[in-house]
Amino acid sequence: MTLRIAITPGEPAGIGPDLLIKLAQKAWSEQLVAVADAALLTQRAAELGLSIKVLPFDPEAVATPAPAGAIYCLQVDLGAPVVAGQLDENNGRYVLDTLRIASEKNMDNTFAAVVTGPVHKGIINRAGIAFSGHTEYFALQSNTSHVVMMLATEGLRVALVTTHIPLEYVSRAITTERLSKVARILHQDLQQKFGIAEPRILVCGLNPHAGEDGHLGREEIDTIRPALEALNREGMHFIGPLPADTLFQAKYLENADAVLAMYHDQGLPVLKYKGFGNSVNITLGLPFIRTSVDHGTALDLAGTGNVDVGSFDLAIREAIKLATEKAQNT
Ligand SMILES: NC(=O)C1=CN([C@@H]2O[C@H](COP(=O)(O)OP(=O)(O)OC[C@H]3O[C@@H](n4cnc5c(N)ncnc54)[C@H](O)[C@@H]3O)[C@@H](O)[C@H]2O)C=CC1
Ligand SMILES: NCC(=O)COP(=O)(O)O
Repeated sequence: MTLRIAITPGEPAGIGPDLLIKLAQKAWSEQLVAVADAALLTQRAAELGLSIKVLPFDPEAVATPAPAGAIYCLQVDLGAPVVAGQLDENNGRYVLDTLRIASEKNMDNTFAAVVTGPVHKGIINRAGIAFSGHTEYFALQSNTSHVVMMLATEGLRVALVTTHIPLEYVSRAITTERLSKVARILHQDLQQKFGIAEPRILVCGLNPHAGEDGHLGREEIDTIRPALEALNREGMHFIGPLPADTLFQAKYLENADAVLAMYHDQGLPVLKYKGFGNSVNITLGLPFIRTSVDHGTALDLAGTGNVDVGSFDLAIREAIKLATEKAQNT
């Protein structure tokens, strides 16, 4: 059976459309459907000197992969004409519409997964719409109280306890409840989605040197250690809290399936240093499969053709893999 995969190219002035057009130059085994404005795709393809045939998506038709050089499109109208590299708040609503439609059509099973291109969080907020990221948006859309952001590259998976919040709120956000829920989702998805029978998960402390016995902060003693001990009493295998500055070395990572970091810039710079352009962002705990790129909108490169498709390619392949396994198990 051919799977249908929704693709949201993200910010129209960014590199998302370019990457999708480049990736559509080859044939895919599944039906990729851009949830986007068709005119944007043809315009950007012309700017890149590439040809793209945009085929209207018909949910009633038998799912068929597009040939090389073509892509199916579920039409969403832009709010304003697009100039590559130039943000326009009049397209903030358009970006959100593509995400809303993609999530609705994943929840009603029209699609087997969604792969998202990069959005610009700032311009969506400037358009008057509060938005902190796809992860939080899809959680809200699907009425899911807790989801987990995990990025993966060859040899390293990093999941986050907190995502897109200002650093000054991080400590208060790390409660026993949140940490336990995030840890359980991570543990469960490593088992169910990644086939790891008994996941070993390294957990970062929050403070320098994991608090140095309370002399450099008490979150490890008051919250993190008790939460991990309770989970381990149930038979899970969380190791920590460990000092984040020394945790990321081969002798620890070789025996671990994932690292759980307390906040965005504690874990992701390490992951991206190891595998930028070759990593995938996967949202765990959602009722549907969602993968994404490891990079942002790269406005400086939009329309130039000088872009690395590696992460978008990987995100699509990972979504297909997860969706195939899900279809086989249901
Ligand atoms: N999945 C998503 O929606 C993400 C969105 N963002 C958003 O992107 C915007 C810009 O963020 P930045 O921190 O500037 O990160 P960025 O990833 O857009 O750019 C950082 C640097 O990497 C380069 N770069 C990024 N992707 C590339 C690619 N595929 N090929 C070649 N070079 C590439 C850029 O040219 C730039 O020099 C922000 O609004 C941020 O919120 C950032 C990360 C993920
Ligand atoms: N650094 C990851 C990022 O900003 C992407 O987040 P999301 O939009 O996938 O929630």
